[in-house]
Amino acid sequence: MTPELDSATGKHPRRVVILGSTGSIGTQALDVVASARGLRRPGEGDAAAGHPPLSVTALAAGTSNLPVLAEQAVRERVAAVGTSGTADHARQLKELIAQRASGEGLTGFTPEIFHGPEAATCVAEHSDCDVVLNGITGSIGLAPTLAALHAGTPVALANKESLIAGGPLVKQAAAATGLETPLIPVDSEHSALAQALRGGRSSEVDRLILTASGGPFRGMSRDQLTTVTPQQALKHPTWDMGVMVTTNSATMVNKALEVLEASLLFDVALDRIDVTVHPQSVVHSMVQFVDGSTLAQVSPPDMRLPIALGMGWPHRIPGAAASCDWTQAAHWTFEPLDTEAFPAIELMKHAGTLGGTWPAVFNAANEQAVYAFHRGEVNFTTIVDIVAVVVNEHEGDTTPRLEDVLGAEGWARNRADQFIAQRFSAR
Ligand SMILES: NC(=O)C1=CN([C@@H]2O[C@H](COP(=O)(O)OP(=O)(O)OC[C@H]3O[C@@H](n4cnc5c(N)ncnc54)[C@H](OP(=O)(O)O)[C@@H]3O)[C@@H](O)[C@H]2O)C=CC1
Ligand SMILES: CC(=O)[C@@H](O)[C@H](O)COP(=O)(O)O
Ligand SMILES: [Mn+2]
Repeated sequence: MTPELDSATGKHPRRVVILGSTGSIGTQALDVVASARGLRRPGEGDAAAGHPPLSVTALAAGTSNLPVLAEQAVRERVAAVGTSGTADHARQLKELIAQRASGEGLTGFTPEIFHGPEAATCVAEHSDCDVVLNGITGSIGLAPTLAALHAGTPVALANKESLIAGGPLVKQAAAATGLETPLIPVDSEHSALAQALRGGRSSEVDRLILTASGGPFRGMSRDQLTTVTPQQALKHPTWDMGVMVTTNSATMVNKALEVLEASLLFDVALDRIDVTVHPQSVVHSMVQFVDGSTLAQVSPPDMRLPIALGMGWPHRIPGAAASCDWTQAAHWTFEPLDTEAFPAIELMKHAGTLGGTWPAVFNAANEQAVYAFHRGEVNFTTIVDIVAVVVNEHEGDTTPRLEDVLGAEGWARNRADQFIAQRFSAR
């Protein structure tokens, strides 16, 4: 179906599908869409700025926030909505949408509703859209990423786990689209790198430098880390994000995933990617070039900027986020990472060098360990210990098909769960 021309700009709106719409990335994406709408004045605004307006055609989420999902669906008048839940969840969602629509005096609004574990994949595959924003947490996001790419749709990728679990498969599917930019990074560091690399600078790259905030436990020794609590782990110093990515920031697993994500997205070998700790989270990452020059992307920590660029790529959306205030004094610091207290990045470089199913196993073991930490079953440092055991025991496959990746993940989750159960019963 061809989208209607936007009355303000005379252009076709960029049709966006948002997966994980009720989460931190998803709700901020919807904020960006709403404020881009508010920015436009008839006959100017978006058109004058040279970017198309955004419209949301479909949404998908889990089951934890069905009233929010229903409210989003009605507000955006989407054609389809997915929930990963049961037929019962789908009935609840339908009812909530009907109530909301009738409250707004909207008649005959009945978006298609998908449900079940494949719902987000169906939404990604079947929606008429120009870009799929994947803001699902965890490697469960892999299938929807592949589905969008197989349908020839570019993916604005926040779900870094898609690339970690299915690296070569995602890259193959991306290449097969024939699109110039089939994968648009939304992760702040990778968006920064993509911005610094715009204009065909790839051949001049010497190293990529990812910044890490250091998380809430920056400066602590491994000994001190053994007693930190889940509540402390969720107090990120600079970003307000979902539970998994916030915990991963605290262990540095987030940065470990991001190092491999950068290697895959930009075709730079793992040994040419460095991490520097930058507690202010204003410099989002840097590219060092062969002549000694370094380009950084700098902005206050606000995910709406990379989300907006992801949805609008290659166009910037005016007013997506605030810029730095250069009239105020500021200082930015950089310090080396304490690899003894935070061994996750070295471990990922090992798993990433092995390639194949090893990174998927790393991520799956980590997901199980993070859930166990939040249930109070293992302590903080055990999270990365579990990942190390599982990665080291893995007898992997270097050229996996999707079913091999899923099989390896299943094995890793079971092995991590066994380890967790042993640790828990030994206490
Ligand atoms: N938050 C951030 O600032 C950043 C996040 N990222 C990455 O973005 C991704 C999302 O993170 P974040 O937004 O923080 O996570 P949240 O936990 O806040 O949100 C996760 C979203 O995924 C939905 N979801 C869960 N399971 C399914 C499923 N099976 N099918 C469809 N949707 C599902 C949730 O729905 P429900 O509400 O129903 O549970 C929710 O909408 C992660 O990969 C993260 O690493 C990267 C950089 C920054
Ligand atoms: C905002 C974002 O991109 C997160 O992935 C962020 O990087 C987390 O901060 P850390 O640098 O603490 O991991
Ligand atoms: Mn990041």
